[in-house]
Amino acid sequence: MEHYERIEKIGEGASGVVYKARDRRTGATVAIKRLRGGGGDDEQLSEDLVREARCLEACRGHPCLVELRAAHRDAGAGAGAFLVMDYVGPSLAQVMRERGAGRPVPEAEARRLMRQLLDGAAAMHEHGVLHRDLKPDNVLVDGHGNLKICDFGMSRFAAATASTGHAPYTSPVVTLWYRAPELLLGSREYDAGVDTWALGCIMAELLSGAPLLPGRSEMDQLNRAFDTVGADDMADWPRFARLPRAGSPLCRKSRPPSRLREMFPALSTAGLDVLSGLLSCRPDRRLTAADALRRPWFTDAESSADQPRNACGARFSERVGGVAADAIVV
Ligand SMILES: Nc1ncnc2c1ncn2[C@@H]1O[C@H](COP(=O)(O)OP(=O)(O)OP(=O)(O)O)[C@@H](O)[C@H]1O
Repeated sequence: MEHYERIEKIGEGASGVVYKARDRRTGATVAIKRLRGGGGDDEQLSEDLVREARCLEACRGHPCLVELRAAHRDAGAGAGAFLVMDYVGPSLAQVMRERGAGRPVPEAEARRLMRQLLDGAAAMHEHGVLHRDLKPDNVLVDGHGNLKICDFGMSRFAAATASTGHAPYTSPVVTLWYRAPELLLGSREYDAGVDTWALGCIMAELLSGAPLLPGRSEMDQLNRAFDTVGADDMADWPRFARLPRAGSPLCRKSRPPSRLREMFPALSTAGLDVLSGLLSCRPDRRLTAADALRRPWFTDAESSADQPRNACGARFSERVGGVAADAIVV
């Protein structure tokens, strides 16, 4: 890590501390994430590093996903595990906080941002990567106002088994407010739909300026989700009966149909079509990221307003140029 000069700490979360740094060899500004490792367990630390780095590596080169430059594992006492990434800018959560709580993003801007998030998600999913922690804190905003998905600390490659079509995955995953109904019901056989539900929550948050479903507990979260998007069809989902919490009284309570139209009265029909599609309770009816991008909201839009920005003068943050990436060393 001697190639990097630390500038300042820019973030800290469950999996590590993130620093802004300068690559002494190139002058480029980078973000270095030092992984914490589970309870000082060295093997776990290596596993965490390899998993996050492999998922990032599989997604390299996409403009809407944070770019990995290198991964380092130091040996010996006090050894650390580090991911070196392009420095992007503040998180979407930070930017929205600075705009002021409850201040909605205009629909055309929300569409531009959602196009980028869905494009990044579609690429991840095409590479077999499930992010499993999409939320505004894990989306970065560059100096042109373009978005990049970051923090692959919870991500993993989707694995299929011949018998079920799904491997049993870890649960719980995804931060509570962005967690899909099937996860709240205890599913361990989920798929990329957990990411697209989270993107639906982010879309709603952009359009209203506030989190859509700020639950206080798993059951409160599920209740809010059912009350907001309706739950009528969930029990008909073929996998429903196998869900560990299928017997919960919350699943038997009768619910009004989706309230999304009422909550977003100014949203165009095409916008509501995408929002409702991403927030379908039944995972098999939920839009995939790639399908969402084919809906009229995106295809009929005046595309000039939606193009990634590459000129200066955008509203968010500073911009740092990138240079060619290092080799990955894990
Ligand atoms: N490439 C980057 N460029 C700029 N800032 C970054 C970058 N990567 C991470 N950050 C900042 O550091 C914060 C924490 O990073 P990250 O989410 O990867 O860590 P974490 O420990 O997994 O966090 P959490 O537990 O909150 O999910 C981000 O929210 C962001 O503000």
